Amino acid sequence: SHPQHDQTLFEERYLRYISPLGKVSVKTYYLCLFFIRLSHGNFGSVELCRYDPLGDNTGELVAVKKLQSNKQSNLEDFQKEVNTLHVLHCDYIVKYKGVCYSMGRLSMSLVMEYLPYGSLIGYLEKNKDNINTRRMLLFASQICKGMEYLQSLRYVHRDLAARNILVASETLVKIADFGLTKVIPHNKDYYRVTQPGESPIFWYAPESITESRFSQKSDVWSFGVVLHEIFSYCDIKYNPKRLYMQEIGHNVLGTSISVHLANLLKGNWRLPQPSNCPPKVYPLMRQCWAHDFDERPYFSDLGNQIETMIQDERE
Ligand SMILES: CCc1cc(O)ccc1-c1ccc2c(C(=O)Nc3ccc(C)nc3)n[nH]c2c1
Repeated sequence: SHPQHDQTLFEERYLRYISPLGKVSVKTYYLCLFFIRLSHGNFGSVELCRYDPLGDNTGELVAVKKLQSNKQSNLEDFQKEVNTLHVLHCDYIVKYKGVCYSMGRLSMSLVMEYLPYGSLIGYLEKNKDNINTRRMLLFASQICKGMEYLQSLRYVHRDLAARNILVASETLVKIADFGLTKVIPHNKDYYRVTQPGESPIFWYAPESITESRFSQKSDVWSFGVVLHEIFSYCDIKYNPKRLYMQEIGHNVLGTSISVHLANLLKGNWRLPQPSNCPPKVYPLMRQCWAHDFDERPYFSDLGNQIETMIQDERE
């Protein structure tokens, strides 16, 4: 019989460029190409394309990230990201569709499911007037489920932030951007990062800032920051980086920001309760921000607490 046609290979000649999209995590390019500090979300360059083998515009829309570089290390990192994505099958994680190898030029592209509403940041800001607490709690519970799934595969995301949550519909969000995802070795319950590179320290747990130690519990800390972003409607005025820098003071010279941040967290300062945050939600954030990672809840606990809050909202 025919070998199963590899569904994950997209032919470049049928991949029709439509427009630029949000931006994919620059970190997935491991900063080798160029620094792009973009508006919201630090995505690199993602394009909206239509895969249209029949040439009649009936093909599906896809999100494509080009990796233009023949640097061996980049190709390895790209392959690592593809291998990470290939095994992920969950309703709350952006679906991997495949790769496209452009003949001749040593360029490869990653083909992902296209989510029409973009990142949570743009979506919440734009729709803040008609998004109620229940919908925000629904999004939070979906992120919890996606993270529970990732953890069941011993993955640590390491870049959980509202900019990396994509909106599939008015009632569905998905976790995206697996450029920093690592698998925890079986004999340990954390991953220690070696390569430097740019870090989203304002979403990092204390042990990640000071010891580069990442675990399921450090992702829980970041989830607490995502909750803060959601219940601040991702308003740029209450962006975690801005709130921390206001507290640290902008004129800190010499010692690195991460030292000041680590001391602030050690001294038990935490992001303040967002203005119209429901009274039960802020304690949830504080649970995620326990300095001792053993005291932080698991995503399954968080998911249950959030489901209960959704029920209470319904009554
Ligand atoms: C292919 C890069 C990638 C790599 C990875 O590892 C995980 C996810 C993605 C990714 C990144 C962005 C998107 C998008 C989008 O940006 N959609 C949109 C829609 C509307 C607007 C306004 N902006 C934006 N859709 N699917 C996407 C998948």
